[in-house]
Amino acid sequence: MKKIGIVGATGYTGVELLRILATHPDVEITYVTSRSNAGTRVDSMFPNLRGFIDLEFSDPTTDALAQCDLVFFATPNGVAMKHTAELVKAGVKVIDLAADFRIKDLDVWSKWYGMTHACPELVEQAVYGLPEINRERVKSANLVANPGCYPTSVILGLMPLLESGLIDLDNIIADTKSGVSGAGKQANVATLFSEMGESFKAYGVGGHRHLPEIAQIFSLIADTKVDLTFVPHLLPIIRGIHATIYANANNDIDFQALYEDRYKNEFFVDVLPAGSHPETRSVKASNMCQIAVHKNPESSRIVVLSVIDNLVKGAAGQAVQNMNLMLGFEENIAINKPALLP
Ligand SMILES: NC(=O)C1=CN([C@@H]2O[C@H](COP(=O)(O)OP(=O)(O)OC[C@H]3O[C@@H](n4cnc5c(N)ncnc54)[C@H](OP(=O)(O)O)[C@@H]3O)[C@@H](O)[C@H]2O)C=CC1
Ligand SMILES: CC(=O)N[C@@H](CCC(=O)OP(=O)(O)O)C(=O)O
Repeated sequence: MKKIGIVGATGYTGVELLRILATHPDVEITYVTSRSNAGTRVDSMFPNLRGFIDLEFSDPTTDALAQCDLVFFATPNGVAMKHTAELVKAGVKVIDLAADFRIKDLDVWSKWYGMTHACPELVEQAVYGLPEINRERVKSANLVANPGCYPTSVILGLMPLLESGLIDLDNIIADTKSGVSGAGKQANVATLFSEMGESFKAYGVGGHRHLPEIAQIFSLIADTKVDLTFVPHLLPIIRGIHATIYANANNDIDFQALYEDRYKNEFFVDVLPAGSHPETRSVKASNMCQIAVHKNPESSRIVVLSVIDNLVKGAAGQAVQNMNLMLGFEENIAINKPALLP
């Protein structure tokens, strides 16, 4: 059994890691942290985990984390970068669910995250943990930067078109909507039920930190700069991201076949039949990304619809997918589950 530590195990993504890993047959969660709940039993705070996790939350210390085989950081941006160098040196594998290691250009990172990087030497060697593009690199990685939730939905949604070179690169639009759990568990007036329920709004139109993350991957795939308009919206639901992506085709082929072929060997990307309209509820609590591609033969416009659960394929589920690859397990262990309805 591999020993697993989770830093930030009381947050939304941390507790989702606990839920998923509780039934993983090849790992044992040995150390879970929360500074504000140190000494509290996991199952007294999260009764859904009674009988599954027999641990107390601890204050995070690097010494205790160094006893693990793999550590997840489910913490705010800027936390993992302070511990990772020591852990990697001690032979511990690290997966950061935040953005400390996602962006290779440190000036760009500092501009969007408002910090100076504490561990710049490890940024280059960190592998961007989207297995659908980096599977082999993830397998041998010591440090994985788990992708952002919006980037996961948008990159998987557009990747077949970018790889094929069949779209114009100067007018792509990603119109994305997220459930409120994407904002995390900390108190915030804007995410109160009475503030965001029965309402719908865009935010970050002038700039959102996921834009440089998506742009970095798009440029790598297309091998040139890609001009993307990215507009996130806050949906009055708890879980789920729906991305509607618009691009102009410069050629007419069978786009449905292109998508089906690109993802035919991908366990966690499901290309729906032509004409489908994926729903966030069809991927709730599952690690699946469901995609539908729409192309009217009268128009050059392609519309791709992509849905994920922000806490699963957008965070904890994808992190476990990466963990499975890094530790040499079957990629879909513990995350091979259908969605929860209704
Ligand atoms: N929510 C989502 O849908 C997604 C989130 N992410 C990213 O994952 C990370 C976690 O997100 P989420 O679970 O929503 O966050 P939450 O705010 O819900 O939880 C944060 C957790 O981190 C702990 N924490 C906070 N500050 C520190 C610190 N300085 N040192 C150690 N532990 C700390 C908190 O516990 P305590 O303060 O008690 O120590 C808590 O357990 C973030 O970087 C987020 O951007 C990525 C994709 C999707
Ligand atoms: C609805 C909502 O507020 N979503 C968050 C993004 C989710 C997230 O946690 O960002 P990372 O994936 O980069 O860690 C936001 O827009 O800031």
